[in-house]
Amino acid sequence: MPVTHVDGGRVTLTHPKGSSAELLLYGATVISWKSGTTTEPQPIERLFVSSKAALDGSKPVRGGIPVIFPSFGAPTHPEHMRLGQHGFARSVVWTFDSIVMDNDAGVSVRLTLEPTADITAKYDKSFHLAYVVTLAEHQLSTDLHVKNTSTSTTYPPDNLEFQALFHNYIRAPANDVLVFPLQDKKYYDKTEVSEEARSKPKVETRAGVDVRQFTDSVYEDAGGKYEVTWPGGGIEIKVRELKDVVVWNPQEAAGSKMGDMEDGGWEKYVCVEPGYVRGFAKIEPGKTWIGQQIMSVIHHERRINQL
Ligand SMILES: O=P(O)(O)OC[C@H]1O[C@@H](O)[C@H](O)[C@@H](O)[C@@H]1O
Repeated sequence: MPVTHVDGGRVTLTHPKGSSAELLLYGATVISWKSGTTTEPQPIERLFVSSKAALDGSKPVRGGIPVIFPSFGAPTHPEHMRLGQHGFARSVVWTFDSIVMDNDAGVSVRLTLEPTADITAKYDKSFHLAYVVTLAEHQLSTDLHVKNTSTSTTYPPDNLEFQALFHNYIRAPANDVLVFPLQDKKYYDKTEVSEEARSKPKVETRAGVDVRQFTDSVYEDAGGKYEVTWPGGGIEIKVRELKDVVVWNPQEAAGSKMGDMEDGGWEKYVCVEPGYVRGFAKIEPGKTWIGQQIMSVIHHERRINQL
């Protein structure tokens, strides 16, 4: 069975060519993606999940691919003020909807989320989310469909204004990682201590961005195609409608203070998180927005001049 929906709230995708993925209904969080490459076909884990992560639905998963909606970081939009850090989508149970595709091209499932009483108590907008996760031989795609289900005909329209992001914890030797191509992009440095410094844009000077120091950078209008490389491997990420990208690694400075981070965990991953997080995406009643990422295993280490 290429798609297995386990009663314990887990969905497993298995591709005929050997790759696999596993997700929790809790937070629609992908917690495993195993894939080989054309030259090394043995599937290996591509995502990092802390050994101290809670996988029982008691708190967001420290690792994998949490889905961030409708706000990123501490809320800033007036409609999001009762929400916690990174919104609610990563910490509620989604519904298994359907198997979208099940063949050699891809194995794909769809989860959905609609307002519940708990959500509405903190966030009273009308919405419908669908999350489609598709596994191919060397690829994992995630698509978030956000629909504004408001039937209001008032003017001004009852728009849905939100942020969305895929919080990818990419398994990698963090101290050897470089992220391309972010040179000359504007970014906001969340490691700065003052609000004034955090809200003042910087310009990236590095050809390849490393995370050897505590890094928490929000690149605005970042280009939509990224490579995360390290000696011997890498992941390419292509996106649609996700104009920004966050590069985050806490290193020991911040990582050792996280209760659910395993000791030294920050050396095993880099978060490269495509999202719409500077400003707000806006959709009118009845309309749908789709944010997508396609992550592919790079067969050989590549560098910016080969992009
Ligand atoms: O601890 P959380 O809520 O999962 O967030 C982890 C990190 O997520 C990143 O996306 C943010 O830019 C960081 O500021 C934050 O620390």
